[in-house]
Amino acid sequence: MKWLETTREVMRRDQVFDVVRPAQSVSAGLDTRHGPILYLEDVTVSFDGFRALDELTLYIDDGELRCIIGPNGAGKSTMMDVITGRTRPDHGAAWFGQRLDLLRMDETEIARAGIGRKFQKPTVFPNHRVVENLELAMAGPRGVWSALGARLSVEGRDRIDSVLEEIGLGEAGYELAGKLSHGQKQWLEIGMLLMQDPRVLLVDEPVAGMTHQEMDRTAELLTRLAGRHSVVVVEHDMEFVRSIARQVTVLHQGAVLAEGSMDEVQSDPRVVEVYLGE
Ligand SMILES: Nc1ncnc2c1ncn2[C@@H]1O[C@H](COP(=O)(O)OP(=O)(O)OP(=O)(O)O)[C@@H](O)[C@H]1O
Repeated sequence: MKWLETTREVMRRDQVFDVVRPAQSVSAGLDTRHGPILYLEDVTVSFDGFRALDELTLYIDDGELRCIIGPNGAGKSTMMDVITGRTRPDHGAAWFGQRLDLLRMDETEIARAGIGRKFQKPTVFPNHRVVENLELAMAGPRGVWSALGARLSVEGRDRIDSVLEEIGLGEAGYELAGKLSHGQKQWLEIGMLLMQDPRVLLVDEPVAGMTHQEMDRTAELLTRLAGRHSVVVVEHDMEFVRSIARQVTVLHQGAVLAEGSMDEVQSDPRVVEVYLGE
């Protein structure tokens, strides 16, 4: 019954050959009718036998602002690495909407499909003006070097103007990015992500090193962006998390320890023990 075994092998969803897999098309659109825009199910990532993510199951709703907290080494960055295609899990599932299987997409495809990530350290082009940074971001990774010489369309200009306003850098458009304050650089980088009009923004420790005033403005910005985008913020600063959080997920040892409002998770004895009580 060799043919039967072969047929069974071919029919397994996780082992289907590329040629018989239905093509993944972003143009098919994101299906978020059931609520979530991101689905992580039983995701496990091991490094030399150590489980950085341990059967992690987590859902992010379309348009929500979610804060992810947890002690060092809880798996927060690894979770973002899985979502953005930097790290492949040992097993589990990761879906963008109901139709796009993130585990079958590479980093560029995932970014193009609408998942943008801001790393902790700003990576703007310091020798270019703020508007040029936004222009480069609009061109995407492929057209970066040809973009600067090209003439911008009216829509392109409007888009840059609206993003400049959105990130509060309307007055600083012609400054060199390298001259901006730390907070302004972070907002510019968020603006660069916005130029790609992502559906999901993953933001890693946005307020590290910011002044209180900059933190307040960042809180306003991220809160404003939610709704139009789904925003996932990883942050250690509890005061900041409290100022923006509606729903908080606490990760611990690669899995969800608690989830709920800030008040709920802060009064959860397990969360106090492993994280807040530190
Ligand atoms: N490439 C790697 N090789 C080996 N171990 C890794 C690798 N990446 C992460 N780890 C380990 O996996 C665990 C989870 O790391 P991760 O960076 O995801 O945690 P985190 O919650 O983001 O921590 P932090 O708050 O310190 O940024 C840690 O113990 C880390 O040392």
